[in-house]
Amino acid sequence: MTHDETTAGAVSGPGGTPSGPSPVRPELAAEPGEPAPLFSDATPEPATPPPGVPAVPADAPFSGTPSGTADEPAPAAPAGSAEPAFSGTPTDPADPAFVDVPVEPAFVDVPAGAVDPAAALADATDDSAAVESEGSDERSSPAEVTLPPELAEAARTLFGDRLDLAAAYAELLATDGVVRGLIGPREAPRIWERHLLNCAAMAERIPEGATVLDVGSGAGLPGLVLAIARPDLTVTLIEPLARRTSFLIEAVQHLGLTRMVRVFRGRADEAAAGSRDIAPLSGDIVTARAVAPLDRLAAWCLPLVVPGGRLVALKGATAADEVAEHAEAVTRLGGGQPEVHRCGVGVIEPPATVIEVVRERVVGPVRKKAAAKRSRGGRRGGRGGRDR
Ligand SMILES: C[S@@+](CC[C@H](N)C(=O)[O-])C[C@H]1O[C@@H](n2cnc3c(N)ncnc32)[C@H](O)[C@@H]1O
Repeated sequence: MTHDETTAGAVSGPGGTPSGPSPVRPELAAEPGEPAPLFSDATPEPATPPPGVPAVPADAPFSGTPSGTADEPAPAAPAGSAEPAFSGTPTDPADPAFVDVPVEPAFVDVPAGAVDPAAALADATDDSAAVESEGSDERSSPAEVTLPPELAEAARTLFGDRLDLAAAYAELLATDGVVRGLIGPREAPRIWERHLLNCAAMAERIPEGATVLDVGSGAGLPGLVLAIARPDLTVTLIEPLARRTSFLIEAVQHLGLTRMVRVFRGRADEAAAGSRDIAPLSGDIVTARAVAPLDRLAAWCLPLVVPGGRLVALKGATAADEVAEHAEAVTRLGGGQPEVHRCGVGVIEPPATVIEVVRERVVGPVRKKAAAKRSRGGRRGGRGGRDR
């Protein structure tokens, strides 16, 4: 992965929670000295969508126009000023969460130290499905992303009548995504095989109408693919790195998915914690691919899952080993016994492997005072976490 600026606390796109999830309703304000949340200007959707991309319905609530470049940091907010927390101009001024997705993100406020890029990248384990991001000038020819004939049937099965949309995203990844260093040029010819079909296969593990949070989306994998394959889902892409969220916001706009997909710029723990400005996020299903080993992933993602909901992590061949190694940690974090499932059996070869963890209990952080007391022998037999 290439270097990126990092930020925290930006969301763009729609809210909406079809099956009882928590809507995001950030309000405008910023703590003095805290990273300023972000916004960008919004203007109407382009009148003519690109070829293969469905027109955005007239009632689509979000739209936008670029007001900056991908790498252009947003102006820092004056300390203590009230700053909006989302990209876009709210459609309903009373509800700043529901805002337009800009064609280009603009106000990327980059508070030093909000997220340590080195740490974020170190956190990103590179399993067999990981996309390499290597800043590069190489452009892929769209021909390279043409759906290989031998995968056409699988693609039709997984994307159905949204296949054109998937093709538009594949092309975006292979062109803009490569140019902007979000995906390695060597990935372009295998975008369908390694990325789109694998991610789309996960959809069979997600119930109808679910609210999905995708942690560490990178260039949109698997969250954007799921949104393409499953128009019934409401998807939030959670990603801390500014260049990636810029790409994501543009991709959502380009693909006409602004009604069902939004982008949260920040880390998983920031999304789960919320702030004075942004309500904590939660979803029925939390997805992740190539973000972290299972124990760390569970620590980041389970707090985002509604009780009874699931973490669904796309993993490689080491899934069973990861379960064996981390099952205990996962249960300590409030998860059930992790299970390995294969997706896309009989459709893609090999099938995709996911680890699923049900959030069985809500486990809070260890309280510092109590922990200190225990370490002085003040209390015996205490648990590492408390249930709320
Ligand atoms: C190897 S990339 C994988 C991207 C994408 N999921 C894919 O499969 O192509 C890992 C991503 O996780 C993000 N990430 C790392 N730590 C994170 C955290 N604590 N919360 C949310 N995202 C994180 C990184 O910024 C990076 O985009």
